[in-house]
Parts: sequence; C-alpha cells; structure tokens
Amino acid sequence: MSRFSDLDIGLVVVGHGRHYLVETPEGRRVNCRPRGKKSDCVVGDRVRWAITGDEGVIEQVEPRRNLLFRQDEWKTKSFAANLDQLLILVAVEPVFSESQLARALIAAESAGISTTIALNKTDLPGVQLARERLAPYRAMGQEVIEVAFKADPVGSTALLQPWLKDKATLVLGPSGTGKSTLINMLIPDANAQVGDISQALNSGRHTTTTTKWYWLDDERKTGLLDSPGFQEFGLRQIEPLQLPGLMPDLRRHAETCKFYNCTHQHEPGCGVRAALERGEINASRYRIYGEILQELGGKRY
Ligand SMILES: Nc1nc2c(ncn2[C@@H]2O[C@H](COP(=O)(O)OP(=O)(O)OP(=O)(O)O)[C@@H](O)[C@H]2O)c(=O)[nH]1
Ligand SMILES: [Zn+2]
Repeated sequence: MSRFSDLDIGLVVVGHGRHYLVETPEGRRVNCRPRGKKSDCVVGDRVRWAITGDEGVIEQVEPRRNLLFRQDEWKTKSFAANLDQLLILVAVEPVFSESQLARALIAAESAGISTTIALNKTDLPGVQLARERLAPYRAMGQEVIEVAFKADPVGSTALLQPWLKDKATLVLGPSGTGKSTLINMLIPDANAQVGDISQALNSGRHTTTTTKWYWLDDERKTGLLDSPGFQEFGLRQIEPLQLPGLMPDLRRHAETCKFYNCTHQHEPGCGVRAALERGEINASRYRIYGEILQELGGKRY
C-alpha cells in the first residue's frame, strides 16, 4: 500500500499545462495541480489527491490500463489514459488522409486499444469513393461503420449508443469531419459541461487544445472523450521491426517471410511483397508502411 492510498481518488477530466480538473466519485469537479514540477497525468487517469487551500494537489497517479499517445522527433503528446475503445471519425468530405488514419490505428494497436472507424456524411455523393478507400481496412478485419450525424441523427445515435454504453471512448478525427456535431447530438448539455471546464481553467481559448471528458448519462458510466490533434501523427514510440506486427494486413503475410527480421522492402523470399504482387495487400497500405518505416529509421539488412 502506498502512503497515498488513504487519499481521495478522482478522475482527471480535463488537463491543460499544469492545470487539471479532477472529478470526485460524487461528480464534483475540483481544480487541481500536480505536486512538484512534473505534470505527468493525463485525462482518464485515476489520481490520489488532497485539498490544500482552495485547490487540490495531485499526489499520485494510479497504474494505467493503457495510454494512447503520439510521438514525433521532439515531443510526446498523450491523448488519454484508461480507454475502453477508440472511435476514429473520418468523413466523405473533407477527403481524409489515409496515412493519418493508418497511423492512428497503429498507435491504438500498439497501446492495446480496440478501434472502430466511423465514416460520417454518408449522405454526400462522394460516399462510394470513400467506401472504396476504406475497403482494405474492412478486409483486414477493421470494424467500419457508416453514419450521418447531421443528415440522419436518429439512425446514427441508435447505431452508436449501444456501442458506447458503459465505456470510455475517445473520439479522434481530422477537423471538419463532424466531431462537434457528434458531441452535440449525443450530449445535449455538452456546452454546459464544457462551460464549467472553461471557467474552472479560466481560459476558454485553451479548451479546444486539450482532451475533454464528457458524460453521456446521469449515472456517469458512459464517457466520451473529445481530443484534438489528429495531424502529424508521429509514431516514434514504435520499433521499426514491430511495425508490420501492428498492421494486420501485413502481419498476416509476414509470417511467411524467409528472414525473421524481414523489413518487407527488398529481401528475397518476402511473403509481404509476394502478397502485394498477388493483390492481397493494398498498394497504398504498403506505401504507407514504407513511409512510416523510413521515418522510424528502419535499417536495411
Ligand atoms: N452533409 C453532411 N454534413 C455534415 C454531417 N455531419 C456534420 N456535417 C457538417 O460538417 C461540417 C463540420 O462539422 P463539425 O461538427 O463542425 O466538425 P468538427 O469535426 O467538429 O470540425 P472542427 O471544429 O474543425 O474540429 C459542419 O458544417 C456540419 O454541419 C452529415 O451527416 N452530413
Ligand atoms: Zn518480408
């Protein structure tokens, strides 16, 4: 037992810099700061905290089940901890970047978090093309659902609600795909929940740059986390040799490679390239693999 185990436990629902909002089991939100200089907790963390004056101090972060983050050359950016699942939102328009989609999936796979891709705005004429771009993802076993938050809010809500129930789900997606529409569709009092947050952190302009935790129900069992930052999805946390194992379509064929440390670039007897030639691996998925591998400094053997 740690020396903090008799302190109150709380859930980090918003964080910005060294400012956090911690929610008590009763649903009260308390302004907190971390003890010391380092602020290493993220939204979704369970923390031990104590009141000092009119603020709380976070003394300890409880062990995490998982942590979703991205990492570029310079910095690591955490999205959230202790997630049950990830919803990656893309849309018919604006046309989504397949590279970013692939990267988010790899980060989630590496963190052990299951994902669903939701294609929004399926009422638009470009829907067929978007479906075709998502076909390789469906084929590799990735769950893909189709929604139209604005055009069909009733149908989209009915589809999502059972899937979200009693879980903590992070929503990630590029700008303009319909994240705000989704939040407002599912959480009628979202503005009120965010209003509290902005006031408490005393910096409304910051609230769009950080992950936010919303409750979908009065019992506070179903959590929806909204996070910005889909762009520049660095994956420096991943070892080059691990990368194919995090891409299910490549993984399936990598087992047949002649060399155990095959990079699937040019080695003889490569099962991945053979599958590519047979059309069993999608060419753009293979190209994205090569790009990420290069970025990670994957060696040529
Ligand atoms: N045609 C169509 N448009 C939609 C649908 N859902 C959302 N939109 C529109 O898409 C645009 C972007 O939606 P937002 O919810 O603001 O997107 P966002 O992801 O929050 O965008 P940012 O605020 O830039 O992060 C808005 O004009 C919405 O009305 C849909 O089902 N069909
Ligand atoms: Zn190979």
